[in-house]
Amino acid sequence: MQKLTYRHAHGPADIAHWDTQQLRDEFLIEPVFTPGDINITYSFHDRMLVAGVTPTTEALEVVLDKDLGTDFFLQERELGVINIGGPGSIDIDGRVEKMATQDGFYISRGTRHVTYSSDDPSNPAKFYLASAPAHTEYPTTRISIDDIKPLEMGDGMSLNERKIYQYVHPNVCQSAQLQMGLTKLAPGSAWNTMPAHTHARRMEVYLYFDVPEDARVFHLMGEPEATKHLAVGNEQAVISPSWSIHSGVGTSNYTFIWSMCGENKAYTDMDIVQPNEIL
Ligand SMILES: O=C[C@H](O)[C@@H](O)CC(=O)C(=O)O
Ligand SMILES: [Zn+2]
Repeated sequence: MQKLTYRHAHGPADIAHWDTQQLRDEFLIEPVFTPGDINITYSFHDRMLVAGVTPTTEALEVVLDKDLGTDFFLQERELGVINIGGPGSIDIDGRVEKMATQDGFYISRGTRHVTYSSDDPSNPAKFYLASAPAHTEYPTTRISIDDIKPLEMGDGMSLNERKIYQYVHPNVCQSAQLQMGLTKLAPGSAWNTMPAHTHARRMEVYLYFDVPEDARVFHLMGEPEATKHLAVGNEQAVISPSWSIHSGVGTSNYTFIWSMCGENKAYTDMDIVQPNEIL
């Protein structure tokens, strides 16, 4: 079964008086992964679409046409995929490739059929998808975590030692507007994206995972001078509008996938917000 949910775009004035539940209803995405199913979220922030595909006994395919006003899902879109579950495989218009944990793919606009399978239904693959509108085609590219040289960021004394693996990034493959990667916090570190930042030129979606069952990540959002938080559990995602900071602190270390789209592909095009500027 495939479920499609739309999320409207909101401005900073909208959230000023929202209670916890309304904030969660509009910005938190959960569940992302349902065994045997596909959960799709279409955000009107830059039209980013994210999905969790969890095949068990049968292969699964995202099928979208009328919802996008096109004949098929990737007619006018590009796609990034990272598997965060058990081993599986992907079939991209007949090209079949194994997808070990944290293997990824950039998939070209114009691709007709992408199907996802798990090797073992009791330890399913969990394919996380991020897709943005694309004005042209770029080659489908396999992206293995072992081939990425991570950026080493932060330090243990500031509780933010982490490695940033850039998957869909100009160093690795071309894309029209999508950027995607994975950030792993070291044991003993808890803060991501600290100092925090905004980037008015693009939006972002976070998928938090490898969060222990009882742990929570307090995802910070809002304009720097008016922040709120979302308490996020394992394998839950958050929509981050371009006007919002996105940073978070966990009760343990964790990993997350970030996907971005918008005006440019300059990863460093961010406006840093120092801790003492946050209210
Ligand atoms: O715009 C960049 C994205 O927010 C993330 O790549 C930042 C991040 O993973 C981190 O600093 O921990
Ligand atoms: Zn960011």
